[in-house]
Amino acid sequence: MTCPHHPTPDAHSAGPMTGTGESIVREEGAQLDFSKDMSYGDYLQLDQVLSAQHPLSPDHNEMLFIVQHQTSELWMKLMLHELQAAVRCVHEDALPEAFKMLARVSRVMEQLVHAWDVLATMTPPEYSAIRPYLSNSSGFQSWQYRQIEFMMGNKNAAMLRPHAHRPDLLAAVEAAYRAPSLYDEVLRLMARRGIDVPTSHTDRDWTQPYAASEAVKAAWLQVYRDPKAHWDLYQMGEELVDMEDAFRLWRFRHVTTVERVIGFKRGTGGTGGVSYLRKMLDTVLFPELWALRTEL
Ligand code: HEM
Ligand SMILES: N[C@@H](CC(=O)c1ccccc1NC=O)C(=O)O
Repeated sequence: MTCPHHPTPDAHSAGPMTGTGESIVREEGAQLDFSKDMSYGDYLQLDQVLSAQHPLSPDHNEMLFIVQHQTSELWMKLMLHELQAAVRCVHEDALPEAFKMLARVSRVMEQLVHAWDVLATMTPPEYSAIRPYLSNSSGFQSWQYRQIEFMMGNKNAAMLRPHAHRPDLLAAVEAAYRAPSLYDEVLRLMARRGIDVPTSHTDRDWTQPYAASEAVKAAWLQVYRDPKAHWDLYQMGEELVDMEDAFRLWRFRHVTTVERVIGFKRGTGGTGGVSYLRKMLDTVLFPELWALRTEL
């Protein structure tokens, strides 16, 4: 292994392992023979996971870029798993279970917010060495990300198009597009509880982007003005705000990292780049939950 920045290798040798390592392992009784037992790597299918990093460029920093995206996709997989279950729980009026899952989604989102610190160690010249190899690929085409956006209510039919060439993926993204979002399900639950939510918001064409409503704000105000009477709905409101808060931070770190790394270049996905991502910062997922705060 040579240092990528100093191609001449340093002559150095590592001595044999000494000390108490051997005896500690023996005394502790750690299992050492996995010829017949399932091991850590077997259980986690690490052969598959760890053989999926294939840099296309000769550049040292591409491994960071790949690992950053692959780990993000794994966390998104968990978010989707939790969100889908949470939507089912809300649908079945099982709120404590949903809270547990939504709290986890927020923590994962926070994890992804902090993950930007790692990627931000990549400088513009470092990224420029990789970028030509990315061709027209872009995070814009992340089907898991798009499902998360749709489940959060940010519906947009145009975002289905990048998946048209993969019917299996299109079906998954389209299912999220056609289904009620988490927020839609929460509003339906509020209506079932006797809170006055208009039918325009409990029974509608779910493919349409969510439209903020004064009547829905009034419904949430009922909850927030008397939390004790509607404790679990109140808690749900705050779980949703927590999630959106973390999502906003993620969007902000993304656009800031992008500006820092590529400036105002167009994106490989075909958008204006930073200008597009800045527009996305205006997204409000649960508008009434933010609007009501002015009135409390
Ligand atoms: C140096 C690193 C990065 C750069 C320069 C970058 C750049 C961009 C740009 C310019 C876009 C707009 C679409 C386009 O035209 O390409 C975009 C979208 C996107 N990127 Fe990144 N990105 C980076 C890292 C990441 C990472 C680590 C993730 C995590 C998975 C990510 C996920 C996404 C997603 C999901 C979109 C779509 C956003 C939306 O439609 O609202 N990006 N990125
Ligand atoms: N859109 C980025 C490319 C990019 O970031 C990217 C490319 C392939 C796989 C993931 C990516 N990350 C997020 O957009 C760019 O314009 O440089």
